Amino acid sequence: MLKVTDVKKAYGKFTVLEDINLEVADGEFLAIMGPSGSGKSTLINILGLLDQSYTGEYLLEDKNYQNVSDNELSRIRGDQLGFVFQNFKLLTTYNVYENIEIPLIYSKKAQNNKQELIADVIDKVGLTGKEKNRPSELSGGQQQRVAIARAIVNRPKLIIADEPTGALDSKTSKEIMDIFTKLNKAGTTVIMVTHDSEVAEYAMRTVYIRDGHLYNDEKSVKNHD
Ligand SMILES: Nc1ncnc2c1ncn2[C@@H]1O[C@H](COP(=O)(O)OP(=O)(O)OP(=O)(O)O)[C@@H](O)[C@H]1O
Repeated sequence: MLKVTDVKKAYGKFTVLEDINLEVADGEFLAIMGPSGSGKSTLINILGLLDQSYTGEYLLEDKNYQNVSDNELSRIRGDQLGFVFQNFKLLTTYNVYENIEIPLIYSKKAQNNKQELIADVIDKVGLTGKEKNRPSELSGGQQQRVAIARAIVNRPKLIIADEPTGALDSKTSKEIMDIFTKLNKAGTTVIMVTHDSEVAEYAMRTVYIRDGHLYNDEKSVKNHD
């Protein structure tokens, strides 16, 4: 799915990421853990084609997008990637159906069965009957379900989730992780940032970021200290 080779990212003299090497296979479920400020969001912004200003190489499905125009990048993000955030990022004046519809409006993929696609993802996340509700009328867990439905409606190959359970209680977190697990079992690659080791257990593999460096297991982080 993707390959990162010797990636380095700096803000002026401040190096945020260094010597980052990471390969994620199709169908993997990867968790990225690390303390606050260690560079996790910076890394997934690169993986999600939201940040092109780094050195080294990042290939998504064998393609390098570093010199691609912003318009083209938005199209690729919309068609190939699904994003889920800690604070849901739903449009408050839109109802559930309309929030989920947004990626389809911007997509160039043929959409003659839009209503069907939306009904299908609403069913997948367990929100049938809530189509007309606004986000403010939903619980945090239900809002995250809407965000997941929005992320998957274009059938992305890769879902990038930044602390998807960070704002949720442990029971609701479990329900949300069950949805990610199902999506992953159905073939979607998932990369998730989390602070919570219980949440990371849903992933097949966990990598750790500490001070801008990536480690494959906790032991090597400790040895580095
Ligand atoms: N635009 C920026 N300019 C300068 N420094 C930045 C910028 N964005 C992030 N940083 C710095 O880069 C480092 C890594 O930030 P990042 O957001 O990737 O961390 P994180 O691991 O995702 O943290 P958290 O878990 O708190 O979200 C931090 O020290 C942060 O202050």
